[in-house]
Amino acid sequence: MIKTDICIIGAGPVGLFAVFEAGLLKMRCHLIDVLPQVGGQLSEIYPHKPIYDIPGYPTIKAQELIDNQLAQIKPFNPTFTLGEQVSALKKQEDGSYIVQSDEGTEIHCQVVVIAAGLGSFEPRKPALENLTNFERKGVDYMVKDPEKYRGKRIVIAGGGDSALDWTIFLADVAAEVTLIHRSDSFRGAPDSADKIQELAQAGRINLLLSHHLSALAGTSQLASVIAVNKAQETVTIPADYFIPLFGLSPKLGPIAAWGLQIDKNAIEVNTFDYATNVERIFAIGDINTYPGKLKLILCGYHEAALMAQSAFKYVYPDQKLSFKYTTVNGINTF
Ligand SMILES: Cc1cc2nc3c(=O)[nH]c(=O)nc-3n(C[C@H](O)[C@H](O)[C@H](O)COP(=O)(O)OP(=O)(O)OC[C@H]3O[C@@H](n4cnc5c(N)ncnc54)[C@H](O)[C@@H]3O)c2cc1C
Repeated sequence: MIKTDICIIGAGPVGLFAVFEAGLLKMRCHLIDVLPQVGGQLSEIYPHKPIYDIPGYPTIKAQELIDNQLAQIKPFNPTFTLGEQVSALKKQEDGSYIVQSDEGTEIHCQVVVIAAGLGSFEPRKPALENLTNFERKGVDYMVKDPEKYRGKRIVIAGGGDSALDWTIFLADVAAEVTLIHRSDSFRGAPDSADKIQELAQAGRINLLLSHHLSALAGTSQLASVIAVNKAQETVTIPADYFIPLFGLSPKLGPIAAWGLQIDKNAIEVNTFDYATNVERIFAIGDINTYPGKLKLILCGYHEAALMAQSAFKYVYPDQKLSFKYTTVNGINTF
């Protein structure tokens, strides 16, 4: 079991900044995120978009902000569980919590901070009749570890950035990569679309444009993906793995069942320290709601700072907290 002071659910910008604010007060943090990488919406939805409303940066690209935040929290040595969804919270007799993931990871902590943004990102699935039969038997909705596909036959479906980026990446890893897209043009970055065409011309990937997914075949394990072109001709592609990358849609997910006061898919908190109605559980960032709430990164940073001051009493019940600036309470001393 992982032991920490604060378990932060969600490694988006607000969860990451909470590590900094907690670290200044000598509280250790473990972050858990259902996505395979940190950065929340910034890394998943708009990594290349410039952001203009972060104080001190006239402009900064979303992924660069996340990279800077990771550098900023490095002195506090946070630990991470990525690619796992928090499914349950178990209250212990002493008031502490065990946070459980869908993969069986358990994290013991004094305080739970929900920084879960829009909720869990869940994959948009193609409408294929027997799709669920092959989940964990050849169908993956996101690439967690590219090494899994080394030397395998992969079929990717989609036309956005994820589908293009992973096709390009896996062309060097997998034995065969086929990209199926229903249209004849891509939604992803033009650079990536050009690279896909180059790989196809060089015979390094199979590119099936204007093809619709039709069916999956196999017995206990996926064996092939079947697609149909505009002329209704069928193509059968032998495959070890099928990875439909049609984007992710946010859902509140298991959080809805934790006894928290919820208003329109957001967790109600007070504006003193962003505590929820359940003791030792705080909610910060896009996931919370209160009068006047703005879903902005900098508002989440503010909430993280106030949350940490209140979380201190649960981690160090015998100590009195006195507020200090970072120059006094310098991070180099941690
Ligand atoms: C296109 C776009 C542009 C934007 N531009 C700006 C801008 O210019 N300036 C600005 O201030 N804001 C902008 N925003 C809003 C900004 O992205 C959000 O305010 C910010 O991402 C909130 O950060 P967060 O850490 O609270 O949540 P998120 O970034 O949503 O991160 C939450 C994380 O929690 C994880 N999670 C959720 N549930 C679970 C669970 N049960 N188990 C494990 N993990 C879980 C998710 O996978 C996710 O990674 C923009 C948003 C979008 C969509």
